[in-house]
Amino acid sequence: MDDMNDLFGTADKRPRSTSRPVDPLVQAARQAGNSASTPAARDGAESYSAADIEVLEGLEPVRRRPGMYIGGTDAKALHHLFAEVIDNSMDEAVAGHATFIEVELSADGFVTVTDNGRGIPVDPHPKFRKPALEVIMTTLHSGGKFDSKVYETSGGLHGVGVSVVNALSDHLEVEVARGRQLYRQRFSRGHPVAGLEQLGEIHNRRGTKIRFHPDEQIFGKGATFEPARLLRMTRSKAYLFGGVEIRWICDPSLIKDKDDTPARATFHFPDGLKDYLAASLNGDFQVTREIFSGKSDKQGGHGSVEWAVTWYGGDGFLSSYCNTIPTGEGGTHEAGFRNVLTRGLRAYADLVGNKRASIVTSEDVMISAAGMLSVFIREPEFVGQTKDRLATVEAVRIVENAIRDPFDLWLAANPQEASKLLDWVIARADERVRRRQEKEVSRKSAVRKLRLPGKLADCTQNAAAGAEIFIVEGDSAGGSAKQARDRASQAVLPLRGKILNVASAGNEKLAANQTISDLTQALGCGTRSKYRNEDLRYDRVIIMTDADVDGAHIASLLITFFYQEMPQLIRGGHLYMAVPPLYSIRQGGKVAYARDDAHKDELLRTDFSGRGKVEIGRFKGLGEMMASQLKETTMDPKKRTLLRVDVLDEEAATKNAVDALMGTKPEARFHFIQERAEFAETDSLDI
Ligand SMILES: Nc1ncnc2c1ncn2[C@@H]1O[C@H](COP(=O)(O)OP(=O)(O)OP(=O)(O)O)[C@@H](O)[C@H]1O
Repeated sequence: MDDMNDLFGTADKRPRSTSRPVDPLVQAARQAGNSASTPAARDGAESYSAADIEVLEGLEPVRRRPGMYIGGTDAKALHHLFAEVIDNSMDEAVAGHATFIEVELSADGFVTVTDNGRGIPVDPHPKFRKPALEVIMTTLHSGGKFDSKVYETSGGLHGVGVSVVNALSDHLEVEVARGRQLYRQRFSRGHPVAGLEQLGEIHNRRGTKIRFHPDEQIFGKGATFEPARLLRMTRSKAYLFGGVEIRWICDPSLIKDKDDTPARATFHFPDGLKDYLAASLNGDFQVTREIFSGKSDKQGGHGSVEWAVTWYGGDGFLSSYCNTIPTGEGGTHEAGFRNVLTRGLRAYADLVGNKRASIVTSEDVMISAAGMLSVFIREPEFVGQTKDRLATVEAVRIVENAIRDPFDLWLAANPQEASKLLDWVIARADERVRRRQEKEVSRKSAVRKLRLPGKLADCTQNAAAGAEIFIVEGDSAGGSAKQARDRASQAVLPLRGKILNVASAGNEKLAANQTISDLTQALGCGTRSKYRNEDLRYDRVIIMTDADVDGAHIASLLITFFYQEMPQLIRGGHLYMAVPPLYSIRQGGKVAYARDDAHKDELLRTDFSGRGKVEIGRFKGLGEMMASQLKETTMDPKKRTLLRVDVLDEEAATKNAVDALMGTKPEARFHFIQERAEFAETDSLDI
């Protein structure tokens, strides 16, 4: 009964004097001062009310949660303040309004960045009725870069950077020279110390000067800028944009004994990234005599790309930038770079008849590549305010299109150098394969103990190297494939009906699905975080489905399965699609196979244009083909065509493609496969 009292009694004891029903919210508020014996007090609800909900105004959120804006309060975050300020000056330079930037680190720990750009506007803001400068410095999300009217390609995007610096500085002073007048305003911890001052006429100066000192309350006592780190950041900006000269000044008292940071220096690099790369390799061994480099004409304009890459004896690295912002975690532009170099080398190998390059993956190309890449893109999308990773999907194609032809030309113009490079990269691929084989041998006995699905017709060889598994649609196709295969190296796994759509199935459904469990068991490599490449039992996993809409759908479901459950398998270059023919064409003793209508028409025009009756047969499915036909057209490594499935290393691009594959309309899925298959014929298939 006590319990019942607890539940209802308190309410009953409340005075019933009110004549009108009381709004429960109002009542709750009135009760807020009641004794701890109320039920609300016991579950803690009483102490949590509207009064606890804070709305942080102005720059307060930045001071309360600096990590959200600059990634923390450590040394990296501290130096990020400087990046925000110099990035604004670089944006002025790239937009063609500034040619000169000066960075000064003084003994008192202040950093000053001066440019000769247009100067931050100082006229009254039409809405806020304060000078624009003050609005910019004290309001989050205020800026001139939300569209591309004032700046075409800018590193600034969010209108947040310099106001964050202001919030986190105990002193910050801005001077603007504009329209022959000099203005100044001072701030402390995000608040104006005084209004905008007009200091009088000035004739020999224009632009913006920002001088600031990081707040020790935020960054801790004694937190200061490191001269060497600041110098590196400054110098790299000059490499990234040949149209700017940057002067560096550092108080000598800050330079430690062994530090070779100069007290003064001037940086101007019209040859940009190539110079940078050559300087950072410092005479290290390089595979080719020349660095492969180039840049598009209108540097700084939307879609312009600059790059420099060489292959050398050390560990590979790729330093990338978008609109002069360093993208330390890579992104879409890097994905385009890897793709275009890998494809270019493979295409060159085809051209010169080097068959060994077919095993080369982007990992083999990049593992010893030293590269620099800089792109300029209108309204780029980054992940987070510190902009470490570029997410603009379009950047993949921008980079590929800019570099494809120059790379082909570079290889073709230096055949000796190109073949040295090809041999070098193939040697990296061989090393990778050898490493894998060594692991393979050591786990051979473990493999024997594996439980394999009953439907699998396994190959006889144990080692994964050179082994293939064909995943086929239905038992009848499975039957033909078993007859057509090479038993030593080719395994066949027939799937019953359509595979589950993993993109929409829950984990439980996935675990219970027989087809999926057969597949996972046969491959042996595990899924998701349990995936182990060394346990993969085959080198090539080949999806072989009918050349029709249903087949395309099954293939797309399978690719989605691999993409979701074993993305590493795709990245490692193990997933392929077989290309079975749709038509047979006969004329007398001559037989040819066409993969689609266009191919059939082309063959009829070219190879079967002579006299004699032409018979055209259409295969209804793989199961209908004779084993010898299936072998000759689709399975025999010497005669077949395979499409390798590639993942663009960029998540967003891949997700889009998977969405296209898995869209609700079957026509859309089919369309995608057909379209890409055409393209991929000489290349690889991007999903
Ligand atoms: N040196 C400068 N010269 C001219 N205008 C400037 C300069 N620095 C800042 N501005 C102006 O102030 C605005 C706000 O700068 P802020 O650094 O806060 O954001 P942003 O650069 O627009 O974007 P992000 O938050 O991504 O850095 C800029 O958009 C620009 O219009």
